[in-house]
Amino acid sequence: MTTAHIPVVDFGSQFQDNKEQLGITLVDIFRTVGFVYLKNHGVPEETIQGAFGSSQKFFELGTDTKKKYGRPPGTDVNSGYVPVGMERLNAFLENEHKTVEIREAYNYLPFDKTKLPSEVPQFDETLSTLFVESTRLARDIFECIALGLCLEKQDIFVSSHQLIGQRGNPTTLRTLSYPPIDPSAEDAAQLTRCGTHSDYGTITLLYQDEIGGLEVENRDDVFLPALPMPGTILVNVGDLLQRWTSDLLRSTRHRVTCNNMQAIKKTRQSLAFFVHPDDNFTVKCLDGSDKYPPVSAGEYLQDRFKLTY
Ligand SMILES: O=C(O)CCC(=O)C(=O)O
Ligand SMILES: [Fe+2]
Repeated sequence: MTTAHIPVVDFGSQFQDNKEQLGITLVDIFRTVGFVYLKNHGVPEETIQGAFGSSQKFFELGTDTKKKYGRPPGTDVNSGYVPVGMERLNAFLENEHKTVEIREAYNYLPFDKTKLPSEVPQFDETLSTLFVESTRLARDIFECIALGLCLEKQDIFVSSHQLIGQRGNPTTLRTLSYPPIDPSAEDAAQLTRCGTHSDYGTITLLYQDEIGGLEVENRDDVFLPALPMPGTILVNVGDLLQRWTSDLLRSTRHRVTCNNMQAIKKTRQSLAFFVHPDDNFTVKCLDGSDKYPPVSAGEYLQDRFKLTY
């Protein structure tokens, strides 16, 4: 198994020394592959492990306890616990319509203090620390991409994501847990961990544990493993950034499979930081074309959520 189809980029040293070249490299990768591993990203390992640790404590609580902190179905409020079977990322793919996604999640938005699990006292602090670090990295990535795209308005990405972490911006740190699956169970063939999809927002930062199972589609429509690589963060382009760049940058499809019989017997955890522009920002094609009509970032996301939940 190889992960060679997804390049690894040393973020830290280049961000200091040659931001422009780093931007050109990232844009080139986002145009072709859509995914990149970043090393020397500056997010402390203990911050990442802290968030994984308190997430694990949360997911180990009983279902009834977790449901006290549930994401209310059918509302605009995205924060809270999402039990197994509540969402379908692959709802519209013909050949996947019979699969069930065995995944639970907690959507963390730092300004909503109403659904914090009191059973895990360190939950808020550990997730909030990772949220802040991820925000810093996302802004640095945006600065580079704007340079790499030679945009006239160099601050457009940073200034359109000003409210990350506050009301008015839906950027979410989503902690995910994939419960073990018994490969010999009668319904095992109908189960998956995460159906084929692309992400909705501008970019996603993904922290994975060591279990594996993530697959990313290449240019020949073949899904290849995106193995966990210690010390790196996987970053990918979402649908809204693809639309904003008139399809120059690629929002690549991905999934988490049950193909590895050993891996699915174990719980898998990941942390996905889904970055979105401020709700009231209007996304217009950056090349001045009318390939896609202008859309309010907030309305765009609400429309996507309606299809998922
Ligand atoms: O768990 C993972 O590794 C990926 C999850 C994912 O792609 C998503 O939630 O959008
Ligand atoms: Fe995803």
